[in-house]
Amino acid sequence: DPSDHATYMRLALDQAQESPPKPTNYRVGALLVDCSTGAILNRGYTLELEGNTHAEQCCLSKYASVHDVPEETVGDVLPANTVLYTTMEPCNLRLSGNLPCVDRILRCKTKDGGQAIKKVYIGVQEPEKFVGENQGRRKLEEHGVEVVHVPGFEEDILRVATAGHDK
Ligand SMILES: Nc1nc(=O)c(N)c(NC[C@H](O)[C@H](O)[C@H](O)COP(=O)(O)O)[nH]1
Ligand SMILES: [Zn+2]
Repeated sequence: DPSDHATYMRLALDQAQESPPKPTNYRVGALLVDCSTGAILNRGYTLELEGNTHAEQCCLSKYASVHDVPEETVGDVLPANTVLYTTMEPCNLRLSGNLPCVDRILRCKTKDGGQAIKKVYIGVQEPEKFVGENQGRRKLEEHGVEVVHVPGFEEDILRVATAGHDK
């Protein structure tokens, strides 16, 4: 129910606060949740793992490591009803050229070839500062992944996300 979504989004925002500020990205936090049980499977934040990493990428990569599989096949070990909470809409294009998180999410397939991540809950859409209008939400929906906006955290999320940007 909605109060659970707010709880998880607040925890994702707590993650975003851990991210080292940088002028060329956003500080984002993410949570992987098994919505059958409500269990938090993993959590992550921008730049948590070495390299130019995104929060959603860190969630998937860390979960894969815990289960001794490469991130590419983490869908094989995700519970059937996995959802992702992320303070900001997953990227569909990165100025660095690194693999966008939408592609990382969509390649998570169950054994029968379906999407392992069923829903993505977002706190805000991506502002148009770096890559213009982010097509991430539309691409996820086109592939059968539901994207749900969790309202109420927009101001806090954007303040945290842009902390490293020139005022
Ligand atoms: N959803 C999301 N999670 C993140 O952890 C993060 N940093 C962004 N940020 C989106 C922004 O568009 C990209 O950060 C820039 O396009 C620069 O690209 P790099 O991050 O250097 O690959 N978006
Ligand atoms: Zn990303």
